[in-house]
Amino acid sequence: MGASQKDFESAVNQVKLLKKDPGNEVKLKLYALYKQATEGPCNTPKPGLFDLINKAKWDAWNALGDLPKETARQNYVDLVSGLRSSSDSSSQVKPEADKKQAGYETLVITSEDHITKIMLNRPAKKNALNTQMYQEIMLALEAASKDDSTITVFTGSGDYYSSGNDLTNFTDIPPGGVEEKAKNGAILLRDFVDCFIDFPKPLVAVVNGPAVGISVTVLGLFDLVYASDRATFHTPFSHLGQTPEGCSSYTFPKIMGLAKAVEMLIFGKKLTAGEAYAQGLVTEVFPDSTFEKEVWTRLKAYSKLPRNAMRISKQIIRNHEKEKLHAINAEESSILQERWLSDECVNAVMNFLSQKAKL
Ligand SMILES: CCCCC/C=C/CC(=O)SCCNC(=O)CCNC(=O)[C@H](O)C(C)(C)COP(=O)(O)OP(=O)(O)OC[C@H]1O[C@@H](n2cnc3c(N)ncnc32)[C@H](O)[C@@H]1OP(=O)(O)O
Repeated sequence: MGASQKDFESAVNQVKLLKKDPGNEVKLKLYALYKQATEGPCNTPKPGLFDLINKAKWDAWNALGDLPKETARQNYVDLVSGLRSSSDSSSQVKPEADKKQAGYETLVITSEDHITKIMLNRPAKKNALNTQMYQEIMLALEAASKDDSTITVFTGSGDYYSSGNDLTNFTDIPPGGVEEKAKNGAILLRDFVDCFIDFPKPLVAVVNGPAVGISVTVLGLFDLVYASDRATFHTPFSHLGQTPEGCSSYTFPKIMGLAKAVEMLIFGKKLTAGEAYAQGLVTEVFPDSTFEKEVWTRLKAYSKLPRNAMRISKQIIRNHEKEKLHAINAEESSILQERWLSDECVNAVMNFLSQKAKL
């Protein structure tokens, strides 16, 4: 016997109580099954190209064709039941409460041994940077610049360092339309990268796994980059109809030479940790089995060095290029503002959102 109307209504209520966000793909499935179960086959007009969210919803509903209402109702109930069991075994990192700084949802920030550690904490989304995470990182950098730590460290929770910009950032269109969205995105990007350019203390990346897009490009603004041998470095900008950011159009050719920078930034060549080390983007590579232990032992020793000497040395090394970097950041952000409105970019993002096409 199929699910009753009461089972269906109860499942609808349970969705609102899920502890873990099931992700866009599942949310689309739930939406489609709900519509099919309550209204039958999709017979509304197809939304326009730029109405990304409604178009994705419409596609999901329409894909169910003539599926009977009763089957859709049963499939909805089964899907929710599966989600409830996996939601109960959610595995986000929850470090000891006494060391953790409160007030951040997408980051876990701890301060210990004169080190402020900023951990990207959306492991279920491979630590993709959503708008909230960009904003929280800016706040965290501002706080770390003033706290009593000597060095600041970025790392990722789970198997990825970060999968780069969260592609669903492109779907939340404000009343001013896609132009306003692109303008706001360019302002956010510029402010975000400015925080890295201006950060006054030694900045360290502990790259625990694959890194993509903007999480790779800003590495050119870090002072040390330690990588697990599991890490990879990928900037697939052309594949996404986009162009370099994070000052990489300047820092990468400077770090690795024009030929290698072009291979990464234009042709999207993915580097292994060993290759990134050979090209000067990475300071040192460690075997994954001993990565955490070796890196943190090293960083704890560095963090005991005199605070002011380290800060002033960083200024001497970096300050003469700051103005140039700010200008490059402004230019890259403004070029991206236009790119985000291009068919090439819109199609690449829609392709990811609708089919979850992988890099
Ligand atoms: C203010 C705006 C500034 C903008 C600055 C511009 C920056 C440019 C860039 O950063 S370009 C890089 C953009 N990133 C990508 O294109 C990566 C897209 N993701 C993938 O290709 C794959 O997810 C993967 C290769 C990173 C990992 O594949 P895998 O099979 O191991 O895992 P899943 O695909 O199942 O991922 C698990 C869930 O995480 C979601 N997810 C992963 N990355 C992103 C992302 N970048 N944006 C949005 N969502 C992402 C993925 O969709 C899965 O979600 P689900 O569980 O709900 O299905």
